[in-house]
Amino acid sequence: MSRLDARAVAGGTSQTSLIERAARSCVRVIRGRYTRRPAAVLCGPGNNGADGWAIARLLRAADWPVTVYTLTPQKDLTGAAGQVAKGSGLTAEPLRAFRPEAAGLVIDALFGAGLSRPLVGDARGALDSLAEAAVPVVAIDLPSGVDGATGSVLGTAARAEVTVTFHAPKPGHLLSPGLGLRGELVVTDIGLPQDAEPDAHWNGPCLWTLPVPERDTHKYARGAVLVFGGPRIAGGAARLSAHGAARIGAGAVTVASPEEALDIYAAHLDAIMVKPVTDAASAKRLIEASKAKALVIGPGAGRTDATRSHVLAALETRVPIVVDADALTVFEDDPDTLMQALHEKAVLTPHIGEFGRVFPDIQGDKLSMTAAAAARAGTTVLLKGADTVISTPSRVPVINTSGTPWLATAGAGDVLTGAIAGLMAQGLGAHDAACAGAYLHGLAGQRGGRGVTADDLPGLLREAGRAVATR
Ligand SMILES: NC(=O)C1=CN([C@@H]2O[C@H](COP(=O)(O)OP(=O)(O)OC[C@H]3O[C@@H](n4cnc5c(N)ncnc54)[C@H](O)[C@@H]3O)[C@@H](O)[C@H]2O)[C@@H](O)CC1
Ligand SMILES: [K+]
Repeated sequence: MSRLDARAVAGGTSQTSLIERAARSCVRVIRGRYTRRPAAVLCGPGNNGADGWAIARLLRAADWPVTVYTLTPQKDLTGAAGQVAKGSGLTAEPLRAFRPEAAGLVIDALFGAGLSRPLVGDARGALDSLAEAAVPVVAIDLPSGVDGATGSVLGTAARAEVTVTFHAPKPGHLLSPGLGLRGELVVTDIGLPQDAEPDAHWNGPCLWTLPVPERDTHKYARGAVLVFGGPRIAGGAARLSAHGAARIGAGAVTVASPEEALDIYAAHLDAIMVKPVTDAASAKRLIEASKAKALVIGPGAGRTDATRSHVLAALETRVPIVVDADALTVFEDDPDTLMQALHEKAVLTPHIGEFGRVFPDIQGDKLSMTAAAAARAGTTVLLKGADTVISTPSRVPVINTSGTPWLATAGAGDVLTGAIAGLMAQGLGAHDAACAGAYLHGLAGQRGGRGVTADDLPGLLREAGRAVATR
């Protein structure tokens, strides 16, 4: 945003006219959603505060009762905030005097993109009391206290009902905890130039295309997937992956089962084939015999030597693969071996616990952590959560927020793993398959809603795919 801002200003647009446009767009959103009521506008010392002053002026002109509360004494304001405050004809109260109960609506314009350190003092006090209150909050650009680059909270932040941001969503709107604090996100156009190289993409169907089979195809050409299954007692996870792969359009899905569990898998599966696997050599033979174009290993696999040797055997074939769950955890004591075996057609799908086991030294915010992991693995890493991040070396990282809290249910991740493999089997590259799989999986969860279970997800995935596909 600072790049675009500078380019706009160099192109002859003044900072104050950008502020005026931003404020007008905020007031349009506010008046479209709330009836006239006493509004408290909390203003900070920078351009976020300048937006606040301009919004206060416009609301007052529309006959709203408005009180401005300023962190910096009005006479000490400098820069755009000083200029806009002066031009507003309004007189502010000190932020210390702010009581949320007295307002019908609070406009949070304390800090936006310029937040650079944790909130303390009056700003912290005001936001803490706001966070406790029941009054609706409209955040300008970001809920103050949320770091726009990472979504983390510096000190404190109050949950907004609506956040109005300018030009494009920022990572802080899409990554937790910012994701949960920003409420409804409204992005308004204030006439800034487009940026060719954003820091991240927000996942959606404009980033990838779902594969469509040829008219004269056959089941193996539609994509064969081989899912490594675990022991008798843990077979559900691999079956969920297998259904996920099939319901996202793979033509032939096989579960590789340990001998002792063959009968259980066979009794539970109809459209999915079941074949025995014993050691690493038999795993390789089965990958070839099943004509697999993508592999799944990890869900319910068991933290065993067999899992470890199957992972390494599978990676040696260089068939596209999703490595998940136990297939990651078995390398906890020796992540280097996994890193060396990985190739660029692999996707790792850890949750944060599994991530810590294979990348124990990588810390920080979710975007940087995932990028560092992808660089080390030399391939796509998908770090799960309400704010899934997908990172691939030399690709712009992608943040996925499709989904619902109802997706936090046992086995949902196994279906995602299968879905990604199903898309790779149909020809998508690792990065696109991870993005499309995560998006459709989230959409499937949304369609399921309250009480959705992992068993429901493959069917819902099919509906989600049909809704997104063009043919
Ligand atoms: N980038 C753009 O193109 C546009 C930006 N606009 C607004 O400008 C905002 C960014 O403005 P600024 O860069 O001035 O940044 P902010 O207004 O977010 O804050 C910067 C000011 O806050 C101080 N500060 C930072 N952290 C603090 C803390 N913890 N405690 C106390 N003081 C702290 C800084 O020293 C600086 O004075 C955006 O969020 C947006 O609201 C809009 O006016 C429209 C156009
Ligand atoms: K703000």
